[in-house]
Amino acid sequence: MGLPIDVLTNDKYGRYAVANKDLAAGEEVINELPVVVGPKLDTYPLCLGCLAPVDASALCSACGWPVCDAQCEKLPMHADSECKVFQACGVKFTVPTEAMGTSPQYECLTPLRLLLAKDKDPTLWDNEVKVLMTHAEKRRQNPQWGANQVNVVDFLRKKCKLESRFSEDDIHQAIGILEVNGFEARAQSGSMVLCLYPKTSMLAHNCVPNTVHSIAPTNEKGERYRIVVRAALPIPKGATLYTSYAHTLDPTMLRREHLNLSKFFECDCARCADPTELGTHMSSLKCTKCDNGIILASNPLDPSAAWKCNGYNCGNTLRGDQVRRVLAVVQADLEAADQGEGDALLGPVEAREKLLKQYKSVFHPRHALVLQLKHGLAQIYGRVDGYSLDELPDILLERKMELCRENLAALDVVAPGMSRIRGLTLYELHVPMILHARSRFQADLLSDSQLRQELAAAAAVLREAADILCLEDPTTPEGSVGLMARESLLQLQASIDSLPV
Ligand SMILES: C[S@@+](CC[C@H](N)C(=O)[O-])C[C@H]1O[C@@H](n2cnc3c(N)ncnc32)[C@H](O)[C@@H]1O
Repeated sequence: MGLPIDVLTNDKYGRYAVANKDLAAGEEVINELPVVVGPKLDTYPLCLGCLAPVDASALCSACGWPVCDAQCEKLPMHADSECKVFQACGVKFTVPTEAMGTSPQYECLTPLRLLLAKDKDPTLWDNEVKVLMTHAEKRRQNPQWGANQVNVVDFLRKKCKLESRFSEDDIHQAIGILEVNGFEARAQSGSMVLCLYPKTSMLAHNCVPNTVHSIAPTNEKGERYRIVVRAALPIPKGATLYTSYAHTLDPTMLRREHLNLSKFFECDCARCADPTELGTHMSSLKCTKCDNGIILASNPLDPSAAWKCNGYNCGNTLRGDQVRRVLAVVQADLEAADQGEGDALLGPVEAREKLLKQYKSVFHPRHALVLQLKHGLAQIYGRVDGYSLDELPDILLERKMELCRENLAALDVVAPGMSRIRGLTLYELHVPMILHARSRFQADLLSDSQLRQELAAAAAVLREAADILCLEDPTTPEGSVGLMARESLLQLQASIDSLPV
């Protein structure tokens, strides 16, 4: 059966996909295997068979490049691809001096795999791959072009003796196709890897996408890295299908910067163009010079435009570069918190709560970076030492619910419908709702009917989480949360039914 999309072309997007029929929320739109899967450009060594991180102490017996073991060296992803090239030219792998340090030699791998895929399926290459955008002219102006020339083009043509097989342009084209169209996926090991899906690449970007996609490293059928794209919401026939190439929980300035640097276009979607980010305030700062003022970009589509306080008669302004610096400092704090590198005396909950207090005077409570912190906190309340679910007092159950609800209020706008992040946040929310209701019932603070009502509200949240997460492949972590959610829903419903009416 054909796909429910038509590919059109316009001046703004190039080629883009529209629905050729009405699509229901959750309905499948695209389902395809990757043309290529491989390491990202800047990666520490991964096994070339299964893409798990390795220390390069085990090497492929045929080519001398890193694998986990004799089993991985036989996997087709490696054995039928670069292994033969490295065997023929005799180029060996050089172990990076730093443990988990990045390896410039790895930069050639996925472009090489893509170039070799051309020989395996020339028709697919001609019809779907070589026509993908590369933004060669813009990329040529970047310093990265020079690094690509040395680490990939010269390495493959000279060291790997592929001069007669691939021209410089061929190799730069492969790099560009991967950069502009590649999708990141999480390997079984947790490492991020790069995949190319020509049909899915047709989806244009919007910072409020109407599709969702999931990639299972190995799905139930044993297929590797198959992508399934679905409608996140009901989409009428003729509407453009959008995915997001940026992080949902980044503010406009960071999303646009990322899109500009890595996808080479200036996003002007409704979310980017609105200083309040569609009323979510995910970019808004608090004014430090007046009581209730909020500082908003005067033109969010121009990173150098002034930011102005909206308080009556305040007049406080900031330059765009000052705002960018604040974001950089906070991004570094968040990264340190994620790596557990913050205040050594504080646990993960306390460290994040401390940062939230620190940012209170700087950011709107729904600023995207604040929401990133709140999203992380909502996950760890109930999961770390001293804060396991059965020891959370009512006040911390309320805190976990508040954090989830604040995130959901923004996600309902910027990642609406059946998005994975909404599904996971709803799942996170249902547990404290149940525990909080039961704890207050036991303390005689709720009547039978109030308990029933609150448990029914938790069941509604859990049902939505299950509906969303069960769309994920059951072999993925999110898919298995979906199955747990289904199971818990049955139990919760049974316990609601057993309550006196
Ligand atoms: C993955 S490709 C999409 C397919 C591409 N349009 C084609 O014709 O091959 C990504 C590129 O599409 C264009 N594009 C996608 N979404 C866009 C948007 N919202 N605004 C402007 N350009 C966009 C940009 O040139 C971007 O680098």
